[in-house]
Amino acid sequence: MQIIRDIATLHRAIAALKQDGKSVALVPTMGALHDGHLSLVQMGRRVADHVVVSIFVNPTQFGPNEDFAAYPRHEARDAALLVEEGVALLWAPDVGVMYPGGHSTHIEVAELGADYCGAARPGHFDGVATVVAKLFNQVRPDVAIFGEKDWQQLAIIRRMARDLDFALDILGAPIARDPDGLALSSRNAYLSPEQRSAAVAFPGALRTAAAALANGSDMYETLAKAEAAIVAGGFDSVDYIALADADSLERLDIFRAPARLLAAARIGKTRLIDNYPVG
Ligand SMILES: Nc1ncnc2c1ncn2[C@@H]1O[C@H](COP(=O)(O)OP(=O)(O)OP(=O)(O)O)[C@@H](O)[C@H]1O
Ligand SMILES: CC(C)(CO)[C@@H](O)C(=O)[O-]
Ligand code: BAL
Repeated sequence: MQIIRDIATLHRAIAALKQDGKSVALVPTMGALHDGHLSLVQMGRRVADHVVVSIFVNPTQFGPNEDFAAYPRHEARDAALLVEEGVALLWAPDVGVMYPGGHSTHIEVAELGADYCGAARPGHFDGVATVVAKLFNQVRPDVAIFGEKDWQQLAIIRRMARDLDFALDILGAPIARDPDGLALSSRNAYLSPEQRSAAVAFPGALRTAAAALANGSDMYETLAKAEAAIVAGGFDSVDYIALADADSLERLDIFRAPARLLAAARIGKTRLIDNYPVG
């Protein structure tokens, strides 16, 4: 596996991979890889001839008081995992390569980025959309793969690719979970053993609420009950819990398919997100 850190070498390596009409799948990540990321890589291997993974902890998607500095970075371990998965190329630019001095363009997916995580993290999705557009232009993949764990992010990237005519397919991969139901996330590493035990309340409450909503339970009551269960389980607060149209992300007052229950909650200094299909 080649580890590449500059654009000129990347372009030469991608051209070599694409020889003889071979296809390339891109899996963008921020590193600290877990089985969720590896499931995206495995999907890439099924749908394309070569898989390119990017690892870039993107400063522009973190707010001033968020965890950019503390975000886990384990490149050597990540690289070893990717070699085992048969990844062709690891694209791991420094911040100065991604954003050379004078960088001043950004992408805002206005309609989908304002609510949910966008409300709690102003500017976050502009940072995501901009870096993902840059990654698409840098790697020029035939397909790019993102996790359904970040449901709003996936919807925003699909809309951006459509709006800006990126000629590639976007695939969503199912959420990989620990056996107790907690969605795998690099940020789970922040949890103390006690917090990790308590965290099971989050997917548990969402699963229960998703089933109740699909069975016609009252929206307000069901969401309030789920929020109370998450806090009773040991979380400090619930940022949001909402039923949304699965594609437009419009908030729903009454269940109609296809819908997705979206939520974010805080335990100590850690903010976790998750979502479940409804119906
Ligand atoms: N449990 C999971 N199942 C499926 N995909 C996942 C999972 N966790 C992350 N991904 C996907 O991996 C890609 C890279 O995500 P990222 O590197 O931010 O990892 P993360 O574990 O989500 O970290 P964070 O703690 O920042 O949320 C994204 O497309 C994300 O949706
Ligand atoms: C898509 C992404 C790699 C962009 O920095 C990031 O938001 C992530 O890891 O989900
Ligand atoms: N997985 C989304 C990246 C972030 O939280 O910044």
